[in-house]
Amino acid sequence: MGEAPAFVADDLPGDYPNGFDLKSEGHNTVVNVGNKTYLIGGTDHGSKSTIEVRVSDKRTGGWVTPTVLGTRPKPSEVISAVILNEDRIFILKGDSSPDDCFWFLEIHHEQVDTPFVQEKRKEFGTEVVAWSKGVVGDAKKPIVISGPSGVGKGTLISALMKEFPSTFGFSVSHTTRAPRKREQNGVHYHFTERSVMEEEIRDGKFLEFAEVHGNLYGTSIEVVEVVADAGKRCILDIDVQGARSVRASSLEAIFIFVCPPSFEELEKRLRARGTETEQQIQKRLQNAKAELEQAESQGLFDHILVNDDLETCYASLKKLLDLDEAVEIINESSPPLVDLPRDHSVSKIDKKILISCGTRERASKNIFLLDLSSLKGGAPGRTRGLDIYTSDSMTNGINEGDGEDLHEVEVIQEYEIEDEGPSIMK
Ligand SMILES: Nc1nc2c(ncn2[C@@H]2O[C@H](COP(=O)(O)OP(=O)(O)O)[C@@H](O)[C@H]2O)c(=O)[nH]1
Ligand SMILES: Nc1ncnc2c1ncn2[C@@H]1O[C@H](COP(=O)(O)OP(=O)(O)O)[C@@H](O)[C@H]1O
Repeated sequence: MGEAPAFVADDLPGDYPNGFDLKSEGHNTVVNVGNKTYLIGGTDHGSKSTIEVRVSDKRTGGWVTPTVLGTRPKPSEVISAVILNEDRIFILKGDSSPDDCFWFLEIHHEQVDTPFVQEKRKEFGTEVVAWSKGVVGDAKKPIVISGPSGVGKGTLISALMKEFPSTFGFSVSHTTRAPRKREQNGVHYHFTERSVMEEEIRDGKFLEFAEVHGNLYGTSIEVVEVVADAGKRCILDIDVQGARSVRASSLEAIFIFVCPPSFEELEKRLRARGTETEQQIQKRLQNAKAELEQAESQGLFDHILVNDDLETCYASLKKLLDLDEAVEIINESSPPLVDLPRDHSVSKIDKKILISCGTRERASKNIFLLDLSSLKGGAPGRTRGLDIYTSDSMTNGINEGDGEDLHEVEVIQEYEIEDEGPSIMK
């Protein structure tokens, strides 16, 4: 499908500053997509802490407040919007911190929905939009570790985290089970009321969840994203049902199943740990049989590790993660960040966005080029894979060999200079 005609308009004529008969405090931007108009920004719903979204269908008129999912951006004095295709609007917030200036709003359109918006629209039966924060650079592939209770998953994960604290981060799951003696809330699990967790699942906040040994367990999207935001590789300790759900999700991960050397040894370890009642042990052993059978399902796990001797198993784990010879290297270099000023203008060509800083009258030499051609993920998590080139990096030849980008920058600059009024992007 071709690119949707798009415009960015900050100052349309009308009764209110947004150009419509719609009261909305604060700065907002209006975007037309097909038959719909989106008003993004402003706050008139009592909530001063997040950006509001309102939708109007030109065929029926009137404004509706859609169901808004995902992490929402904080309001900003300056908001620009660019339509990427008919299911996604790119939002730039001026005067925001470098990790908070790029956002994506996934919307519903007759022909195109992102899978998440489509699923939630069916579930809620209303207009649905979903936010995701744009992040420069990619995340490292998470590692999913499954295996029966008592096989040694926790022991192996602790060893990995201890030896490589800057490389790995643990995905702290939510659970409705009661904490064990030495377990801390927020460290081992987020211990949660069932009703609260069920509501959050309905709101689309979980990457996966499952009923395990009579309790509800789940991985929240935010928990995995926060580990990746810190530049770490996320480790998930989840059951086989959870692994299956993650496999079916858009999250690309490595899947490892840990097996006991024998069923008797598994029972011995579970009893020796001394954290469960006899009844709970019986339930876990019963479930272990099913998990061991399911582990052999075609295409579910990438690696199966037998945890007989702990040291040998740990060495094999490190080997398959390419860590066997490794001394932890702390990578201090991070991608360039943008301090997007209040005054800026935005243009789009194909999948590249050019941001020129300064006003039209007083353009500064500061230019950023954002390449959106390798986006990954999306609402309700992060949209990763933004590539950023600053005017410094372009003139210093950091992107040497990337002549195509530089050529396009020149074209966009001409376009920007010639253009007056609301920028019309094709
Ligand atoms: N699907 C899913 N399973 C989880 C999650 N967190 C933990 N589990 C699994 O739940 C099961 C029970 O975990 P836990 O109560 O800590 O007992 P343990 O495995 O015997 O230490 C294990 O198989 C875990 O891998 C989660 O977020 N999602
Ligand atoms: N290879 C091993 N040999 C003997 N005991 C082990 C081994 N690996 C783990 N254990 C012990 O087995 C028990 C269960 O391990 P744990 O890591 O809690 O399992 P899980 O997280 O899979 O439920 C713990 O007491 C742990 O010290």
